[in-house]
Amino acid sequence: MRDTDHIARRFAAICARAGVPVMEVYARPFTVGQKADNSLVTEADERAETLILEALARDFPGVPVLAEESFAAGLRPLIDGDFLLVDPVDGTKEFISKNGEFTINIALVSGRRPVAGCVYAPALERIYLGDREAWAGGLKPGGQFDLRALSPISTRSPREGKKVAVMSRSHADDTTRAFAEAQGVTDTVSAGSSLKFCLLAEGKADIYPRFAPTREWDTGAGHAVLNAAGGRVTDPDGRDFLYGKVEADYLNGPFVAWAR
Ligand SMILES: Nc1ncnc2c1ncn2[C@@H]1O[C@H](COP(=O)(O)O)[C@@H](OP(=O)(O)O)[C@H]1O
Ligand SMILES: [Mg+2]
Repeated sequence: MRDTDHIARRFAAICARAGVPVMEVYARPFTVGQKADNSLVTEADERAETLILEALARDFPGVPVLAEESFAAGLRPLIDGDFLLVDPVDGTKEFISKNGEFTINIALVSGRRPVAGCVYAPALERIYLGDREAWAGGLKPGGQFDLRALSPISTRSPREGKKVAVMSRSHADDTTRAFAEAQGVTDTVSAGSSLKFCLLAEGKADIYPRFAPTREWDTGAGHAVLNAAGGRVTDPDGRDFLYGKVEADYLNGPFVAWAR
């Protein structure tokens, strides 16, 4: 697991397959459930997670997996080194409101840092991946993953006097807005789910401050894509943003994603 070359491509092939049950549920009436922490869940989250876990067990035998719905069901993997993060549907609110901005996320954490990740938006038919390099492009749910259909992506340098922040559609609060203002942000764009990291990774925005809570599976894949594209993620004081926070039940603190 040391060599992170091509791991994101294997995640991408799995994400493309997981897009099939997700879009099957998206296209028809579905019921919305509420989990113990009040967050929402649909049949799509559960079916996609089952498919992803089976595929990861085949491709990465023996590597522990921290996955959103299994965690909600009380399953806690024994983490002692490298591990995988799975969010089968990030942006469940976006899924329910049918704006298409939800993603399937898989990441590998090594040395407490995300070293490979894939973010797939099946409704937008767009995929992002990153390990040593970052790539993005079109991919239909169930389609054959082919890197030749993708393009390399990289972050941009902030332009003088024009800094664009990405804000959560459903979780932008006063603290986040004040931080953005202090950073000289002049414009904001919103996006659901881990697509916020991807907007930075493909050079469409400069900063993504996030003070509202997330868990590690929400951020690992997008963080890996952003790192590979030339960006980074820190806490608001500029310190490292690390994974494997067992004692915090994998809850992330506030963070800032930077394009450069
Ligand atoms: N109180 C809370 N604790 C932990 N994570 C939370 C949370 N409220 C929202 N989130 C996370 O924020 C994500 C949505 O972020 P955004 O609104 O920026 O798209 C959700 O992803 P899921 O949709 O996978 O549940 C959820 O995991
Ligand atoms: Mg989720």
